[in-house]
Amino acid sequence: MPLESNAVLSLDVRKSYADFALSVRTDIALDGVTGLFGASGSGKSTLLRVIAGFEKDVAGTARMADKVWLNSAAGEFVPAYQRQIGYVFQDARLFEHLDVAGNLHFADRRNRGVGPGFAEVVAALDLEPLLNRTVTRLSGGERQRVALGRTLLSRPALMLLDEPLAALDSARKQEILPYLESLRTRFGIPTVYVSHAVDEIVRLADRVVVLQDGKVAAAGETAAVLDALPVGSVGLDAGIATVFEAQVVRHIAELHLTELAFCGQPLFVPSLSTRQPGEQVVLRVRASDVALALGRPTGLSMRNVFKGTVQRVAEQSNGAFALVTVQVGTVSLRAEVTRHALQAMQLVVGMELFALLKTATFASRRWSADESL
Ligand SMILES: Nc1ncnc2c1ncn2[C@@H]1O[C@H](COP(=O)(O)OP(=O)(O)OP(=O)(O)O)[C@@H](O)[C@H]1O
Repeated sequence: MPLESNAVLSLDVRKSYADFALSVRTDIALDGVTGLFGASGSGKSTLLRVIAGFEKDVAGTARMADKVWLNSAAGEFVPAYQRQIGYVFQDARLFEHLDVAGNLHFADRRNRGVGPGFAEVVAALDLEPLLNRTVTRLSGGERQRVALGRTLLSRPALMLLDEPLAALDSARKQEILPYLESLRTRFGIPTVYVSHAVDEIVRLADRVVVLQDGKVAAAGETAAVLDALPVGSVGLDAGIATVFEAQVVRHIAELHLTELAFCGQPLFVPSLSTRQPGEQVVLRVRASDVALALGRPTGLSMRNVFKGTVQRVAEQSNGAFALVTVQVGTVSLRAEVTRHALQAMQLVVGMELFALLKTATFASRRWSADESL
Protein backbone atom coordinates (compact mmCIF):
# COMPACT_ATOMS: atom_id res chain seq x y z
CA MET A 1 0.00 0.00 0.00
CA PRO A 2 1.48 3.39 -0.90
CA LEU A 3 1.87 5.65 2.09
CA GLU A 4 -0.18 8.79 2.43
CA SER A 5 2.08 11.66 1.39
CA ASN A 6 1.52 13.36 4.75
CA ALA A 7 2.24 10.17 6.72
CA VAL A 8 4.84 10.41 9.47
CA LEU A 9 7.04 8.23 11.58
CA SER A 10 6.05 9.51 14.99
CA LEU A 11 8.66 8.96 17.70
CA ASP A 12 8.61 9.54 21.44
CA VAL A 13 11.35 7.17 22.55
CA ARG A 14 13.85 6.78 25.38
CA LYS A 15 16.77 4.40 25.56
CA SER A 16 19.46 4.34 28.25
CA TYR A 17 22.93 2.83 28.35
CA ALA A 18 25.23 3.01 31.36
CA ASP A 19 26.75 6.33 30.24
CA PHE A 20 24.28 7.66 27.70
CA ALA A 21 20.59 8.47 27.50
CA LEU A 22 18.64 8.98 24.30
CA SER A 23 15.37 10.87 24.62
CA VAL A 24 13.83 11.83 21.31
CA ARG A 25 10.43 13.18 20.46
CA THR A 26 9.99 14.06 16.82
CA ASP A 27 7.88 13.37 13.74
CA ILE A 28 9.72 12.28 10.61
CA ALA A 29 7.84 12.86 7.35
CA LEU A 30 7.63 9.65 5.32
CA ASP A 31 8.63 11.34 2.13
CA GLY A 32 12.05 12.17 0.67
CA VAL A 33 15.18 12.07 2.80
CA THR A 34 15.45 13.08 6.44
CA GLY A 35 19.01 13.61 7.64
CA LEU A 36 19.96 12.65 11.19
CA PHE A 37 22.87 14.92 11.92
CA GLY A 38 25.01 15.44 14.97
CA ALA A 39 28.46 15.05 16.48
CA SER A 40 30.02 11.67 17.09
CA GLY A 41 28.37 10.14 20.14
CA SER A 42 25.20 12.28 19.93
CA GLY A 43 23.04 9.18 19.51
CA LYS A 44 22.34 9.06 15.76
CA SER A 45 23.04 5.34 15.31
CA THR A 46 21.23 4.50 18.53
CA LEU A 47 18.13 6.33 17.28
CA LEU A 48 18.35 4.56 13.93
CA ARG A 49 18.55 1.20 15.69
CA VAL A 50 15.57 2.15 17.84
CA ILE A 51 13.61 2.99 14.66
CA ALA A 52 14.66 -0.31 13.10
CA GLY A 53 13.58 -2.31 16.14
CA PHE A 54 17.12 -3.58 16.79
CA GLU A 55 17.18 -2.15 20.33
CA LYS A 56 15.45 -3.82 23.26
CA ASP A 57 14.26 -2.02 26.39
CA VAL A 58 13.12 1.10 24.61
CA ALA A 59 10.53 3.15 26.50
CA GLY A 60 7.85 5.27 24.86
CA THR A 61 5.96 5.04 21.60
CA ALA A 62 6.78 4.73 17.90
CA ARG A 63 4.18 4.80 15.17
CA MET A 64 4.87 4.33 11.46
CA ALA A 65 1.94 5.98 9.64
CA ASP A 66 -1.02 4.09 11.12
CA LYS A 67 1.00 1.12 12.43
CA VAL A 68 2.07 1.02 16.08
CA TRP A 69 5.66 -0.26 16.31
CA LEU A 70 6.17 0.41 19.97
CA ASN A 71 4.02 1.20 22.96
CA SER A 72 6.07 0.23 25.98
CA ALA A 73 3.28 1.02 28.47
CA ALA A 74 1.01 -1.49 26.70
CA GLY A 75 3.83 -3.99 26.18
CA GLU A 76 3.61 -3.64 22.38
CA PHE A 77 6.78 -4.11 20.32
CA VAL A 78 6.95 -4.98 16.63
CA PRO A 79 10.23 -6.81 15.92
CA ALA A 80 12.61 -5.56 13.23
CA TYR A 81 11.72 -8.24 10.67
CA GLN A 82 8.07 -7.15 10.73
CA ARG A 83 8.79 -3.45 10.25
CA GLN A 84 9.51 -3.65 6.50
CA ILE A 85 12.64 -1.55 6.82
CA GLY A 86 15.79 -1.62 4.69
CA TYR A 87 18.94 -0.98 6.72
CA VAL A 88 22.30 -0.10 5.15
CA PHE A 89 25.28 -0.22 7.49
CA GLN A 90 28.62 1.61 7.26
CA ASP A 91 30.21 -1.64 6.16
CA ALA A 92 28.13 -3.21 3.42
CA ARG A 93 27.63 -6.61 5.14
CA LEU A 94 27.12 -8.60 1.95
CA PHE A 95 26.86 -12.38 1.77
CA GLU A 96 30.49 -13.28 1.07
CA HIS A 97 29.68 -16.75 -0.26
CA LEU A 98 27.45 -15.36 -3.03
CA ASP A 99 28.39 -13.25 -6.04
CA VAL A 100 26.79 -9.85 -6.65
CA ALA A 101 23.87 -11.31 -8.59
CA GLY A 102 23.35 -13.84 -5.80
CA ASN A 103 23.23 -11.09 -3.19
CA LEU A 104 20.68 -9.15 -5.22
CA HIS A 105 18.54 -12.18 -6.06
CA PHE A 106 18.44 -13.14 -2.40
CA ALA A 107 16.67 -9.86 -1.57
CA ASP A 108 14.60 -9.99 -4.76
CA ARG A 109 13.21 -13.43 -3.84
CA ARG A 110 12.10 -12.22 -0.43
CA ASN A 111 10.33 -9.12 -1.68
CA ARG A 112 6.62 -8.57 -1.60
CA GLY A 113 6.21 -8.13 -5.34
CA VAL A 114 5.76 -4.35 -5.27
CA GLY A 115 8.28 -1.59 -5.87
CA PRO A 116 11.39 -1.53 -8.05
CA GLY A 117 12.29 -4.57 -10.12
CA PHE A 118 15.67 -6.29 -10.48
CA ALA A 119 16.54 -4.73 -13.86
CA GLU A 120 15.53 -1.27 -12.69
CA VAL A 121 17.69 -1.44 -9.57
CA VAL A 122 20.67 -2.87 -11.49
CA ALA A 123 20.37 -0.02 -14.00
CA ALA A 124 19.93 2.69 -11.34
CA LEU A 125 23.12 1.66 -9.55
CA ASP A 126 25.13 0.59 -12.64
CA LEU A 127 25.51 -2.91 -11.26
CA GLU A 128 25.41 -4.80 -14.59
CA PRO A 129 29.23 -5.09 -14.96
CA LEU A 130 29.53 -6.37 -11.40
CA LEU A 131 26.84 -9.05 -11.43
CA ASN A 132 29.20 -12.02 -11.76
CA ARG A 133 31.88 -10.75 -9.39
CA THR A 134 32.46 -12.36 -6.03
CA VAL A 135 31.84 -9.76 -3.39
CA THR A 136 35.29 -10.13 -1.88
CA ARG A 137 36.67 -8.62 -5.10
CA LEU A 138 34.64 -5.40 -4.93
CA SER A 139 35.93 -1.98 -3.90
CA GLY A 140 34.35 -0.31 -0.87
CA GLY A 141 32.24 1.93 -3.11
CA GLU A 142 31.07 -1.01 -5.22
CA ARG A 143 30.15 -2.96 -2.10
CA GLN A 144 27.99 -0.08 -0.90
CA ARG A 145 26.27 0.14 -4.28
CA VAL A 146 25.45 -3.57 -4.07
CA ALA A 147 24.26 -3.12 -0.47
CA LEU A 148 21.98 -0.30 -1.60
CA GLY A 149 20.69 -2.41 -4.49
CA ARG A 150 20.01 -5.35 -2.20
CA THR A 151 18.15 -3.10 0.22
CA LEU A 152 16.04 -1.54 -2.54
CA LEU A 153 15.14 -4.99 -3.82
CA SER A 154 13.72 -5.94 -0.45
CA ARG A 155 11.12 -3.22 -1.21
CA PRO A 156 11.28 -1.53 2.18
CA ALA A 157 8.61 0.90 3.32
CA LEU A 158 11.44 2.88 4.96
CA MET A 159 15.18 2.95 4.23
CA LEU A 160 17.57 3.54 7.12
CA LEU A 161 21.08 4.44 6.01
CA ASP A 162 23.70 4.57 8.79
CA GLU A 163 26.62 6.61 7.45
CA PRO A 164 26.87 4.50 4.28
CA LEU A 165 29.84 6.58 3.08
CA ALA A 166 31.77 6.70 6.34
CA ALA A 167 34.14 3.87 5.46
CA LEU A 168 34.99 5.29 2.01
CA ASP A 169 37.74 7.68 0.96
CA SER A 170 36.62 11.00 -0.47
CA ALA A 171 36.98 9.93 -4.14
CA ARG A 172 34.73 6.90 -3.52
CA LYS A 173 32.26 9.10 -1.63
CA GLN A 174 31.94 11.39 -4.63
CA GLU A 175 31.35 8.32 -6.77
CA ILE A 176 28.41 7.12 -4.65
CA LEU A 177 26.75 10.45 -3.84
CA PRO A 178 25.10 10.87 -7.27
CA TYR A 179 23.56 7.40 -6.92
CA LEU A 180 22.18 8.24 -3.50
CA GLU A 181 20.89 11.51 -4.90
CA SER A 182 19.07 9.87 -7.77
CA LEU A 183 17.53 7.18 -5.53
CA ARG A 184 15.72 9.93 -3.64
CA THR A 185 13.38 10.64 -6.49
CA ARG A 186 13.65 7.48 -8.56
CA PHE A 187 12.14 4.98 -6.16
CA GLY A 188 10.25 7.25 -3.78
CA ILE A 189 11.17 5.25 -0.68
CA PRO A 190 11.24 7.46 2.41
CA THR A 191 14.74 7.45 3.86
CA VAL A 192 16.43 8.37 7.11
CA TYR A 193 20.08 9.17 6.44
CA VAL A 194 22.57 9.32 9.32
CA SER A 195 25.72 11.36 8.87
CA HIS A 196 28.03 13.66 10.74
CA ALA A 197 29.25 15.10 7.41
CA VAL A 198 27.46 18.37 6.77
CA ASP A 199 28.14 18.25 3.02
CA GLU A 200 26.32 14.92 2.68
CA ILE A 201 23.33 16.23 4.61
CA VAL A 202 23.22 19.39 2.47
CA ARG A 203 23.33 17.38 -0.70
CA LEU A 204 20.87 14.63 0.20
CA ALA A 205 18.47 15.66 2.93
CA ASP A 206 15.18 17.48 2.39
CA ARG A 207 14.92 18.03 6.11
CA VAL A 208 17.13 17.37 9.06
CA VAL A 209 16.90 16.35 12.72
CA VAL A 210 19.93 17.53 14.69
CA LEU A 211 20.88 15.45 17.71
CA GLN A 212 22.96 16.70 20.59
CA ASP A 213 23.66 14.61 23.71
CA GLY A 214 20.82 12.22 22.85
CA LYS A 215 18.20 14.94 22.37
CA VAL A 216 16.76 16.83 19.41
CA ALA A 217 18.57 20.17 19.22
CA ALA A 218 16.80 21.36 16.06
CA ALA A 219 14.57 19.95 13.33
CA GLY A 220 13.09 21.24 10.08
CA GLU A 221 13.98 22.13 6.48
CA THR A 222 17.68 21.47 5.82
CA ALA A 223 18.70 24.98 4.75
CA ALA A 224 16.90 26.75 7.59
CA VAL A 225 18.15 24.37 10.28
CA LEU A 226 21.78 24.20 9.18
CA ASP A 227 22.03 27.92 8.50
CA ALA A 228 20.91 28.65 12.06
CA LEU A 229 23.30 26.20 13.76
CA PRO A 230 26.02 27.99 15.67
CA VAL A 231 29.55 27.26 14.51
CA GLY A 232 31.24 24.72 16.73
CA SER A 233 27.93 23.20 17.83
CA VAL A 234 27.07 19.57 17.10
CA GLY A 235 30.49 18.92 15.66
CA LEU A 236 29.98 21.45 12.89
CA ASP A 237 33.65 22.33 12.84
CA ALA A 238 33.79 23.01 9.10
CA GLY A 239 33.90 26.77 9.64
CA ILE A 240 31.37 29.51 9.20
CA ALA A 241 29.11 29.08 6.20
CA THR A 242 25.76 30.05 4.71
CA VAL A 243 23.22 27.38 3.83
CA PHE A 244 20.47 28.43 1.45
CA GLU A 245 18.12 27.21 -1.24
CA ALA A 246 18.29 27.96 -4.95
CA GLN A 247 16.24 26.75 -7.89
CA VAL A 248 17.55 24.77 -10.87
CA VAL A 249 17.13 26.81 -14.08
CA ARG A 250 19.04 24.77 -16.69
CA HIS A 251 21.95 22.43 -17.25
CA ILE A 252 24.77 23.64 -19.50
CA ALA A 253 26.06 20.26 -20.64
CA GLU A 254 29.05 21.46 -22.67
CA LEU A 255 30.49 23.34 -19.69
CA HIS A 256 29.41 20.79 -17.05
CA LEU A 257 27.58 23.54 -15.20
CA THR A 258 24.10 24.03 -13.80
CA GLU A 259 22.54 27.47 -13.68
CA LEU A 260 20.49 28.17 -10.58
CA ALA A 261 18.33 31.11 -9.58
CA PHE A 262 19.47 32.51 -6.26
CA CYS A 263 17.24 35.31 -5.00
CA GLY A 264 16.44 36.22 -8.61
CA GLN A 265 20.09 36.28 -9.68
CA PRO A 266 21.95 33.57 -11.68
CA LEU A 267 24.32 31.26 -9.79
CA PHE A 268 26.53 28.76 -11.65
CA VAL A 269 27.57 25.54 -9.93
CA PRO A 270 29.25 22.32 -11.15
CA SER A 271 26.69 20.13 -12.90
CA LEU A 272 23.80 18.93 -10.73
CA SER A 273 22.52 16.69 -13.48
CA THR A 274 20.37 14.54 -11.20
CA ARG A 275 18.20 17.59 -10.43
CA GLN A 276 15.41 18.77 -12.71
CA PRO A 277 14.79 22.38 -13.76
CA GLY A 278 12.40 23.92 -11.24
CA GLU A 279 13.70 21.78 -8.36
CA GLN A 280 14.97 23.47 -5.21
CA VAL A 281 18.47 22.51 -4.11
CA VAL A 282 20.31 23.26 -0.89
CA LEU A 283 23.78 24.80 -1.10
CA ARG A 284 26.42 25.55 1.48
CA VAL A 285 29.00 28.28 0.93
CA ARG A 286 31.93 28.68 3.28
CA ALA A 287 32.37 32.27 4.42
CA SER A 288 36.03 31.99 3.44
CA ASP A 289 34.95 31.41 -0.19
CA VAL A 290 32.99 34.66 -0.45
CA ALA A 291 34.78 37.85 -1.57
CA LEU A 292 33.40 41.39 -1.52
CA ALA A 293 33.67 44.27 -3.99
CA LEU A 294 32.41 47.85 -3.81
CA GLY A 295 31.55 47.92 -7.53
CA ARG A 296 30.49 45.21 -9.97
CA PRO A 297 33.89 43.81 -10.96
CA THR A 298 35.01 43.38 -14.55
CA GLY A 299 37.83 41.30 -15.94
CA LEU A 300 37.52 38.81 -13.10
CA SER A 301 37.31 35.03 -13.28
CA MET A 302 34.50 34.82 -10.73
CA ARG A 303 31.12 34.40 -12.45
CA ASN A 304 28.84 34.48 -9.44
CA VAL A 305 28.33 38.10 -8.46
CA PHE A 306 25.42 39.17 -6.23
CA LYS A 307 24.29 42.63 -5.33
CA GLY A 308 23.54 43.01 -1.65
CA THR A 309 23.60 45.24 1.41
CA VAL A 310 25.90 44.99 4.43
CA GLN A 311 23.77 43.79 7.31
CA ARG A 312 26.31 43.14 10.03
CA VAL A 313 30.05 43.42 10.61
CA ALA A 314 31.83 41.46 13.36
CA GLU A 315 35.58 41.75 13.85
CA GLN A 316 37.78 39.26 15.67
CA SER A 317 39.05 41.03 18.75
CA ASN A 318 42.34 39.24 18.59
CA GLY A 319 42.75 38.07 15.02
CA ALA A 320 43.09 39.08 11.39
CA PHE A 321 39.55 38.41 10.22
CA ALA A 322 36.11 39.98 10.13
CA LEU A 323 32.78 38.42 9.33
CA VAL A 324 30.57 40.51 7.08
CA THR A 325 26.94 39.49 6.66
CA VAL A 326 25.52 40.65 3.35
CA GLN A 327 21.78 40.61 2.71
CA VAL A 328 21.20 39.21 -0.78
CA GLY A 329 17.44 38.99 -1.31
CA THR A 330 16.15 36.94 1.61
CA VAL A 331 19.52 35.29 2.32
CA SER A 332 22.10 36.50 4.83
CA LEU A 333 25.36 35.61 3.12
CA ARG A 334 28.43 35.44 5.35
CA ALA A 335 31.80 36.56 4.04
CA GLU A 336 35.07 36.17 5.90
CA VAL A 337 37.46 38.97 4.94
CA THR A 338 40.49 40.45 6.62
CA ARG A 339 40.11 43.38 8.98
CA HIS A 340 42.63 45.01 6.70
CA ALA A 341 40.14 44.78 3.80
CA LEU A 342 37.34 46.00 6.04
CA GLN A 343 39.28 49.16 6.79
CA ALA A 344 40.42 49.74 3.23
CA MET A 345 36.87 49.32 1.87
CA GLN A 346 35.37 51.31 4.77
CA LEU A 347 32.59 48.78 5.08
CA VAL A 348 29.65 49.86 7.23
CA VAL A 349 26.17 48.50 7.82
CA GLY A 350 23.68 49.56 5.14
CA MET A 351 26.28 49.93 2.39
CA GLU A 352 25.52 48.39 -1.00
CA LEU A 353 28.17 46.10 -2.44
CA PHE A 354 28.75 42.93 -4.41
CA ALA A 355 29.36 39.47 -2.99
CA LEU A 356 31.45 37.12 -5.16
CA LEU A 357 31.32 33.33 -4.95
CA LYS A 358 33.84 31.04 -6.57
CA THR A 359 32.14 28.18 -8.41
CA ALA A 360 34.86 25.91 -7.04
CA THR A 361 33.33 26.28 -3.57
CA PHE A 362 30.56 23.93 -4.75
CA ALA A 363 32.89 21.44 -6.43
CA SER A 364 33.12 17.90 -5.20
CA ARG A 365 34.92 16.38 -8.17
CA ARG A 366 38.67 16.08 -7.82
CA TRP A 367 41.30 16.58 -10.48
CA SER A 368 42.91 13.54 -12.02
CA ALA A 369 46.71 13.54 -12.28
CA ASP A 370 46.82 14.02 -16.08
CA GLU A 371 44.26 16.87 -16.03
CA SER A 372 46.25 18.94 -13.58
CA LEU A 373 49.46 18.85 -15.58
N1 LIG B 1 25.53 -1.04 23.11
C1 LIG B 1 25.94 0.03 23.81
N2 LIG B 1 26.23 -0.05 25.10
C2 LIG B 1 26.61 1.02 25.83
N3 LIG B 1 26.74 2.26 25.31
C3 LIG B 1 26.46 2.42 24.00
C4 LIG B 1 26.05 1.32 23.19
N4 LIG B 1 25.84 1.79 21.93
C5 LIG B 1 26.13 3.11 21.96
N5 LIG B 1 26.50 3.49 23.21
C6 LIG B 1 26.86 4.86 23.61
O1 LIG B 1 25.82 5.72 23.25
C7 LIG B 1 26.33 6.96 22.81
C8 LIG B 1 25.76 7.28 21.43
O2 LIG B 1 26.29 6.39 20.47
P1 LIG B 1 25.84 6.40 18.96
O3 LIG B 1 26.63 5.34 18.27
O4 LIG B 1 24.36 6.34 18.88
O5 LIG B 1 26.31 7.85 18.50
P2 LIG B 1 26.48 8.44 17.03
O6 LIG B 1 25.93 9.81 17.09
O7 LIG B 1 25.89 7.49 16.06
O8 LIG B 1 28.04 8.48 16.89
P3 LIG B 1 29.01 8.22 15.58
O9 LIG B 1 28.77 9.38 14.67
O10 LIG B 1 30.37 8.24 16.19
O11 LIG B 1 28.61 6.90 14.99
C9 LIG B 1 27.84 6.83 22.82
O12 LIG B 1 28.31 7.45 23.99
C10 LIG B 1 28.08 5.35 22.87
O13 LIG B 1 29.25 5.04 23.59
